[in-house]
Amino acid sequence: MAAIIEADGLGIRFVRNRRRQLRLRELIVRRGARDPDAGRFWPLRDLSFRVEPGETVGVVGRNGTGKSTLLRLIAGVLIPDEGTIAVHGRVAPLLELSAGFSGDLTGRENLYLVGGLHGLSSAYLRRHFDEIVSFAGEQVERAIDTSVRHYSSGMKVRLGFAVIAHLPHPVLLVDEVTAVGDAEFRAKCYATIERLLAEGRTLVLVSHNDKDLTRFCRRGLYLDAGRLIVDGTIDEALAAYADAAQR
Ligand SMILES: Nc1ncnc2c1ncn2[C@@H]1O[C@H](COP(=O)(O)OP(=O)(O)OP(=O)(O)O)[C@@H](O)[C@H]1O
Repeated sequence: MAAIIEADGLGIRFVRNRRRQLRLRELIVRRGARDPDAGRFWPLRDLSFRVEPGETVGVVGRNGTGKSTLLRLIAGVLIPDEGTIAVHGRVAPLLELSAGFSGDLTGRENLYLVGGLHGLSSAYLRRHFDEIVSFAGEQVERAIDTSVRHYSSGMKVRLGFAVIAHLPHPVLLVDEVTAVGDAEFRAKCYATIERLLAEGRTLVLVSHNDKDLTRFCRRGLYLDAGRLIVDGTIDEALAAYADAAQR
């Protein structure tokens, strides 16, 4: 079967402390010129893997080991410095859920704006408008013509989730299902992800919660220090991660 996500020798380089003040020594020795490699590091390097359509993949590893960076590379928000990442299909990023919202616009206007940014037509959004807003919950429904500046952070996340959960895109990227919202919202997130997976979507989930990972994912990638250490079942990836943590 043709892969839907394909990473080949994937790597990206960041700059630590971009806004670091020049030290006095640097000012004198280099007359203010910065060393072009200063603070550069590879949060991810030499990653190669393939994901088939309909696969559910959990990404595990310690804090700061490159998991969210990998999701952002798959989403196309970051561009690799080495290797390639190819995604054959559009991506629904359940990542920064209120990203793209403009505080000056109402909930209604933001729904059209963000839906449009993700490639949905205004006809599609008009047709699904009531469904999306009701999915976001009663509070958002009542405030749909109020500017988003007056929304609580939970309301923004709910509206963002409602829009992105309605994308028909085949690839679903999720960073920590349990990280946002109240208990009722989390239950809704779980039910939605289950419904989307039953439709045969492909999932890449980053999480520190073993229960979420084993509930949603069959396959697991274990990353350490930006390298892919295990590409196997989710149980194998979790076992390798637990082993490394005990050492
Ligand atoms: N825009 C950026 N510029 C510079 N460094 C960054 C940037 N984004 C992330 N980093 C650094 O890159 C490394 C990988 O970060 P990333 O968020 O991918 O880790 P993670 O595995 O998702 O961590 P966590 O489990 O804590 O969410 C970390 O050292 C982080 O501090």
